[in-house]
Amino acid sequence: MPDDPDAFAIYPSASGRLLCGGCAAEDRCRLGIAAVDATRFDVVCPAHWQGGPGVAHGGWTAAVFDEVLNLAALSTEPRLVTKSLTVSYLRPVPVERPLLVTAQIDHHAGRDWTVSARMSLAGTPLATAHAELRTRRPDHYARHEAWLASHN
Ligand SMILES: CCCCC/C=C\C/C=C\C/C=C\C/C=C\CCCC(=O)SCCNC(=O)CCNC(=O)[C@H](O)C(C)(C)COP(=O)(O)OP(=O)(O)OC[C@H]1O[C@@H](n2cnc3c(N)ncnc32)[C@H](O)[C@@H]1OP(=O)(O)O
Repeated sequence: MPDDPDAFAIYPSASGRLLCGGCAAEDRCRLGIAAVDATRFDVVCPAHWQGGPGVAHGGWTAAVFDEVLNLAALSTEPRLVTKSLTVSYLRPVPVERPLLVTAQIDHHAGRDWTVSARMSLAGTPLATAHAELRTRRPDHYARHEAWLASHN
């Protein structure tokens, strides 16, 4: 554990990707997300995320939305957490098929952000999402660790 957990920052990986802690060592997004730009993402659901026959687990879809909704705001604000995430599952999402996810910032004031996204296959929407993001306080992770220590 670093001395100051809030010194945590994301740097591009060896191949220039912005990856979360769980994927940085492998230099690939294990959810199957490839950024086209800040608001467009080429996504393929890996077969091991299958929930039903040939279709994605809904948790995979929610995780993809969490990721892209944060990435959409990341170039403006690198210190975000997700406060709420709402997903509408419109149609089953097939695994191993090329999907397009688009994301946008709908509103930003102070520490509060609202963002939305859409996942589609060949132009047909499969799922949509809305999220509230919040800019972390400077001591967010230190505060968390102090709270956790008080519950040992
Ligand atoms: C798991 C973290 C992952 C982070 C990944 C980061 C980078 C990834 C890197 C690169 C990849 C590229 C793009 C990014 C892609 C994905 C990012 C994923 C984003 C996430 O998926 S991020 C994880 C899920 N999302 C959370 O994990 C938030 C948990 N939610 C809170 O953190 C607070 O809720 C908050 C900040 C929303 C509002 O908090 P606030 O302070 O603004 O508002 P308020 O004062 O009303 O607090 C309300 C009550 O929460 C207590 N509280 C607040 N902060 C605390 C803290 N730090 N420690 C202990 N308690 C805390 C207060 O004490 C009070 O409690 P009480 O009511 O009992 O007094």
